[in-house]
Amino acid sequence: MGDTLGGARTGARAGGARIRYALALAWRSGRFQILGYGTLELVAAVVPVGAAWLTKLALDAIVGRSIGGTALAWLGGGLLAAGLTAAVLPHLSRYLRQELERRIGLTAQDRLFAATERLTGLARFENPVFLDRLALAQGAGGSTPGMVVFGVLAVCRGAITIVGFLGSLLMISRWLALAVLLAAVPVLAAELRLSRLRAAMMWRISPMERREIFFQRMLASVQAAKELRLFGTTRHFRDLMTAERREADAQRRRMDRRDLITQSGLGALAAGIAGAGLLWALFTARAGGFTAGDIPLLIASVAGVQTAVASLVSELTQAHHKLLLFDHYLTITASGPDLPVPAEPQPTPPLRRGIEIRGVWFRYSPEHPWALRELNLTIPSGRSVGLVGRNGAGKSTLVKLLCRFYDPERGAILWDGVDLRDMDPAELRSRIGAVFQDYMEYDLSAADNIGLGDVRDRDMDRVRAAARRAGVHDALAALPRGYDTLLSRLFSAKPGHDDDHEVGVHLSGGQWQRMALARAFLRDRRDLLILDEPSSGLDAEAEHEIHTRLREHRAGRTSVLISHRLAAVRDADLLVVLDRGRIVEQGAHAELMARGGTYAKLFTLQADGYQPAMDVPAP
Ligand SMILES: Nc1ncnc2c1ncn2[C@@H]1O[C@H](COP(=O)(O)OP(=O)(O)OP(=O)(O)O)[C@@H](O)[C@H]1O
Repeated sequence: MGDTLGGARTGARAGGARIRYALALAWRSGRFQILGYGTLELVAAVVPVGAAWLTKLALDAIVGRSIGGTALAWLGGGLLAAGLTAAVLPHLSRYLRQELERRIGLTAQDRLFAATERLTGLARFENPVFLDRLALAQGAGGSTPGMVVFGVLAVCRGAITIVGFLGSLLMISRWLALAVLLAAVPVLAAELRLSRLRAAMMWRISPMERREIFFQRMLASVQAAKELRLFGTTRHFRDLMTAERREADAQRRRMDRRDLITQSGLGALAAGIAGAGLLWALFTARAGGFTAGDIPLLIASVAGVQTAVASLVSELTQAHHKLLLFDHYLTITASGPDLPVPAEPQPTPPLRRGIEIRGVWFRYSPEHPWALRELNLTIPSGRSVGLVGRNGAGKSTLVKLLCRFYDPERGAILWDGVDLRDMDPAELRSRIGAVFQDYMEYDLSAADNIGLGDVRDRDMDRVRAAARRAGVHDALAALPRGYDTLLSRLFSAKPGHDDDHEVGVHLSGGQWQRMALARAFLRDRRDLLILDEPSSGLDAEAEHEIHTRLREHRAGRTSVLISHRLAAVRDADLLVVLDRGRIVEQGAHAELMARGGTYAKLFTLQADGYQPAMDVPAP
C-alpha cells in the first residue's frame, strides 16, 4: 500500500496501474496519432545529433582541405535537410499532439460522466470530498493519458538524443561526459519531488477553488442579483471570494518560490558544468588537442544533453504530476454504484396492491440526526396520500426514499411486496412521475423543458396537452418563438447574435412551477405520482385551479402530495401527519378533524386565517 495524497494512492504499484490505464485510454482514443507522434519524436531525437556530426565533418574537411565538391555538397544537403526537418517537425508534432489531446479529452470526459451516471443515489453528490475529487478528475482525466504518452515518448526521444550526444562526448572526453550525466540525476530527483508537492498543494486548495467558483457564480447570477443588492451583501461576498483566492494564491506562491529556488539552483549547476567544459575544450584546442570540428560538436553535445534532460524531465514531471491527480479520475470511473443493485434485479411490475413502508429508520449519514424514525405506512394503489407536517418533519426525505435516492438504514420499502433494494433503480423510476420542491429550470427551449419528462416518447401534441393541463400553454404560445423559444438568460438563442429578439426569455416563478408540473404530467402513464409542494409559487386563484386539475388527475391514481396548504390536501384519501421523523396521526380529513389532534389544530389555524375578523369594528 502506498501513502495517500488526499485519498490518492502514491505507491509504486498504484502508479503502475495508473500508467497502464492512462496508456490504454490514450491508445483507444487515437492509436494513429500516437504512432505518428512517436515517429516524429524518433526523427526529432536523431536530427540534432546528426546535424552536430555533419557540422563537425564539414568543418574538419574544410580546415584540412581534404574534401571534394560533391562530398561537401552532400554534407551541405544533409545540414539543409536537418534544418528543414527541425523547422517543420515541431508544427507537425504540435498538430498531432493537439489532435490526440482532443480525442483523449472526449473519451475521458465521456467515461467520467458515464461513471457519475452510474451513481443512482444522491449521497455522493452531497459529499464535499466526492465533489472535490470530481473537480480534480475533470481536469486530470482529459489531460493525463496524453501527458503519459508524451512523457513516455519524451523519455525515448530524450534517451536517444542523450545516448547520441553522450557517445559523441565520450569520444572527446570521458570526464566531461560523466559530469554532464551526473548533473542530470539531481535534476530528475528534484523535479519529481516538486511534482509531488504541487499535486498535494492542488488537493489542499481545491475546496477553496470550489468556494471561489461558488462566489463567482453567485456574484454573476440573475437570481442572486436582487437579494445581494437589496441586502447590500455584494461587497461581503466579493471579500469572501477575494479571501479564498488570496489563501489559494498564497499556497501557489509558496510552491512557485520553492520551484524558483530549486530550478535556479539546478540551472546554475548545468550552466557551471557547461561553462567549465567549454573553457577546458578551448584550452585543449589551443594546445592542439582537438580538431576544428570537435569544438562545435562538443558545444552541441553538452547543450544537447542538457536540453534533452530538461525537456525529458519537464515532460516526465508533468506526466507524474498529472498521474497523481489521475487517481481521482480512476477512483470515480472505477467506483461501483453508490446504491447496491443486485446482479439479477427483480422486475418492477405495475403497481397493483400498493407501497408498504415497513419500520423505516433513515439519517443522511451517521453524523446526522434521524430524519425518519420507525415509519410504518401503506400507500394503497390507486389512492392519494397527503403528507403534512412542520418544516423539517421529514416529508421530502420520505419521497426521496420512495424514489430510492437513498436506502433506509433500517426497515424496508416494498413495492407490491418487493423490496426497492431488489429492483433496478432506473426501472423503478421509470414508473414514477414527480415534481420536486427544488425543481429544475433548464436553459433549453420551452418544448424541451416539458419534453424532458419523457424523452423516449416525445411528441409535440403530448407536450402541448401537458402544458394545457398545467395551465401554461397560453403563456408559452405567446412567446416570440412559441414552444421553440429558448427559456434562458444564460445563452443567446442564436450564438454570436446580439440582437435582443434572439435573446432567450425567462418565465415568472409560477410559470416555471407550471413547467415542472407539465413535465410531470407528460409522465402521466406512470404508476406513482409524487408532488412535493407543487403550487408553492402560485397565486391563490392559480393554486386553486391547479389543485382542482391535480385532483382530477390524481383520481384513481397512486399519488403522494406534500403541501403546507392543508386545504389543498384535505381531499386526499389518506392524510399522514409527520413530526420530527415520526408519523403522529393518519386518517381521512373528517377523521383527523374529529380527533382534534395536530392536524385539526393546524387546519383550524389556517382556516381561521381566511375568515374575516369578526371583532374589527365597522368604519
Ligand atoms: N441532504 C440532506 N443532508 C442532511 N440532512 C438533510 C438533508 N436533507 C434534509 N435533511 C434534514 O432532514 C430533516 C428532514 O428534512 P425534510 O427536507 O425531509 O423536511 P420536510 O418535512 O420536507 O421540510 P419542509 O416542509 O421544510 O420542506 C431536516 O432536519 C433536514 O435538515
